Amino acid sequence: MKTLSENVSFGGVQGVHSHASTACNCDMTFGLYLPPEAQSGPVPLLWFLSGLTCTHENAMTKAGAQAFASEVGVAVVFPDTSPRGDGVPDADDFAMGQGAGFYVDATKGKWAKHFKMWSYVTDELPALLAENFPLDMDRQAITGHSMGGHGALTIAMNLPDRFRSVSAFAPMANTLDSDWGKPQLTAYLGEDREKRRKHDASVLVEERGFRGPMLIDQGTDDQFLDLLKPEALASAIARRRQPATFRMQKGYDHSYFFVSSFIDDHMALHAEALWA
Ligand SMILES: N[C@@H](CCC(=O)N[C@@H](CSC=O)C(=O)NCC(=O)O)C(=O)O
Repeated sequence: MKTLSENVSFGGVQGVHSHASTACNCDMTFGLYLPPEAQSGPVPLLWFLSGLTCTHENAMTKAGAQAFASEVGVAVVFPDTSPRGDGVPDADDFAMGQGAGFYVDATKGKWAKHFKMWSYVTDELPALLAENFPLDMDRQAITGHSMGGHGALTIAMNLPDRFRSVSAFAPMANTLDSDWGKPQLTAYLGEDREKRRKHDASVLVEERGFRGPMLIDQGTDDQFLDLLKPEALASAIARRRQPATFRMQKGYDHSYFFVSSFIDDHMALHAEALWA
């Protein structure tokens, strides 16, 4: 692992690190914020998964998570959203290829060699973090934006013992039946709808649910509302009677201005679960 940069932030340190990834068959870069408490012992960890076109940098610089993370003594990791590099396949559509890993392990065609973001985020990166940083991996929580909201919800519900709390900002909520999800996951995983069910947040909420706190924020003026399908997730929450807070935030769009407006609420939810 190589440290690319370190900046003091709210008394803690915002680092950027890179490493050779076995899962993705390329070098990967991630951001990790360590609060001041990390200087005296392991701290809990919050995952922030980002959306289409993002690198590790977007949420790290625009979500505004560090102030609250410092206050409550929680580390935040910002992984990249896909494998990258000259040898890694890409697509003209920004919703496919580099910047659009969808947090799945691709099994089909040219994508299969590198696009293993599920394994990267659930196995390889946690192991690397545990080995190299003062983190208490028994206390983890997860959040994300858009494609990253889809990742946060689907990973949390597929790994029910790992995360104490889950939240999402404008998540892609119904990847089985949306143009943000269906074409991409079909290319990555194949035509078999059954294989794609474990990557649909609404299906998972209805069939499995989540036993910890869940918070979803969605802007009413989001330019991608028809692709995100928040109504599918809200209906699934209601059908399962899943304890959750689902808020339609009047006037907000899909940008990081929306994310940073509500990040403190999400951080507070996760901090309470992580320090309980
Ligand atoms: N360039 C695209 C818009 C891409 C976009 O809005 N990406 C969002 C995530 S969308 C879902 O995953 C994002 O987070 N962008 C990075 C940022 O810093 O804002 C277009 O032209 O429509």
